[in-house]
Amino acid sequence: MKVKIMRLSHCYSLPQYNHPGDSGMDLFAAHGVLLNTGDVAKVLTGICLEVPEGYEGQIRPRSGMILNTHLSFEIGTVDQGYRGEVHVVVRNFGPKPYNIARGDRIAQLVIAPVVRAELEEVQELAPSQRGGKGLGSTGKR
Ligand SMILES: O=c1ccn([C@H]2C[C@H](O)[C@@H](COP(=O)(O)OP(=O)(O)OP(=O)(O)O)O2)c(=O)[nH]1
Repeated sequence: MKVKIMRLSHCYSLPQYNHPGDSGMDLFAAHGVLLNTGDVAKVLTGICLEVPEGYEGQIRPRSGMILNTHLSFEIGTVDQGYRGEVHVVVRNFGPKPYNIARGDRIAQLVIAPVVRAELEEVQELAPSQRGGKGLGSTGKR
């Protein structure tokens, strides 16, 4: 499927799939940013997208970054109609400052189908085996 992409002048690289079969394309930081402990920042990617109707862009963390740093990369949605610059929200939970450099692969972009639901308000829902149980109700094993 074709997705139109526009490169802004400060873009480091267009998103890239690393391996055949990957669902996500790596997103590159378009600028450096120093995150002190507790800081949250919006890291720009230098790209704008035209996501086709019926789809969305999902911004997801790269698991390697989560394992190897104390950074938390927030999940985000690139709405079908959004034409602004794609960014990634990052928070430093670590005890030390962390430097993101221009060109670092900070997150991944997945293009995925979206179902637009039509909500039907009712007074009662059909019973189910799970019912309202959640939050670990099935135990560990
Ligand atoms: O991680 C993210 C999250 C959002 N966006 C862009 C695309 C998205 O379509 C737009 C708006 O995001 P969202 O709807 O999550 O923001 P909001 O806080 O609900 O703002 P709004 O009131 O503009 O919808 O910002 C990103 O580039 N990266």
